[in-house]
Amino acid sequence: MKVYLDNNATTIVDPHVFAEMEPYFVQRYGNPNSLHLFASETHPALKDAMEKIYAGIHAPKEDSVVITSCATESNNWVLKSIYFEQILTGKKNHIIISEVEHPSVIATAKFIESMGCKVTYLPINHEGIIDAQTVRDTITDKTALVSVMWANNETGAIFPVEEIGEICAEHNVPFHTDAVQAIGKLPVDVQTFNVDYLTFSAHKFHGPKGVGALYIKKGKELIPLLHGGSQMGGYRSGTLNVPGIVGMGKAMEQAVDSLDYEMEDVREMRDTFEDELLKIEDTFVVTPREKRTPNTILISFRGIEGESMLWDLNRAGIGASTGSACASEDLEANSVMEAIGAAEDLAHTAIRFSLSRYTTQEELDYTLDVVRKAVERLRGISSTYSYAPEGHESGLDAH
Ligand SMILES: Cc1ncc(COP(=O)(O)O)c(CN[C@@H](CS)C(=O)O)c1O
Repeated sequence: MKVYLDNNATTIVDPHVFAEMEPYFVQRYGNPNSLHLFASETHPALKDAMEKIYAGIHAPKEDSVVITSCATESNNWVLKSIYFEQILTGKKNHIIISEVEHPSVIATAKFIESMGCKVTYLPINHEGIIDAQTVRDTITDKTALVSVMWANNETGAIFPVEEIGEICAEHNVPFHTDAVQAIGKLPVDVQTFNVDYLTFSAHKFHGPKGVGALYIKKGKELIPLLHGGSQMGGYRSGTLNVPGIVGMGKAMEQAVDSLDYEMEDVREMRDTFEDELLKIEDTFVVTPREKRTPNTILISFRGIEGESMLWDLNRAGIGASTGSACASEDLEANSVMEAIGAAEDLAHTAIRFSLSRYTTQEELDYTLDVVRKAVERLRGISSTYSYAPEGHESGLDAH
């Protein structure tokens, strides 16, 4: 049996999405910017897809949604544009991000930090969540940008973007949120709170890899990251990825249509699965489930290296992760577990299960059986593990 439980890393392309994309690979394959019928026959689909994408985040027509290659590009673009326009010119000298942003934000922040920008890395609290007050405490009249993700990819923790948006508006500081883990899991409406830039990526909500986007509020224009053929109104050069945009549009439409299922049925499956996992001795989940996206569990099995657990899961045909896919190669502790101050023997034991609307109860039942056997096997061969009752020095409440 093969079970895919790593949907925060990437998702299967929805069959309806693939069907909508296929003609733009093999029939209507023209370059939209050419001046002939092979180009013009792609335009209706592009227009329709953009309308679906705008509708999916409730973006008004006067605002911009620029197609990029991925969320990593979108995140780089925001921070580097702000750097060129605000920091390099000396108008401002500071940006604020959270310490658990995706590497595409953190690494870019560190890059511009090396170029002279001051960066505040907001800490997360014991529940793995950003306290909006920390934004208010650190924002100044020299702050050029606040960038805080909507939901964390490792824990699923939902951050207070509405409150942070208000603080940014009070101080007239642009606010960017990386909404990659929110689209398709939470209602996203850029008109219900103050947000100037919003990042998303199609392959996180059953669209194709290689296509992302950046929402840009009118009046908050950025300088281009990529110059060239002046596509996207000069905002982002490069031949349009027609099948990718068509796919993202259909995926966005499907994500909105499936949101109730995601927030109710997927959540219920996740909660039941998590309840069963927490019946295993010495297991810990950081963020309370009501403060998480409906599909994510980051659970620690004390005394078991995350990679060892992944190996047992993989042998049984189950795909999960120890945290974000980007960090999977190194044997470092889970960054979020470290950030909340989890003891060493916990920080290396986290496993991320992330469900989707395609996950079945049968798959979760099978996974639970495999996890129970893996825990017994791995703790049985451990030379250090011994069960710690309530109040273990990890500081997390044992279950
Ligand atoms: C919050 C957030 N922001 C940006 C990205 C990058 O998306 P791309 O379209 O692949 O560039 C991701 C992708 N997170 C994957 C791969 S590292 C994970 O396993 O958690 C993300 O979760």
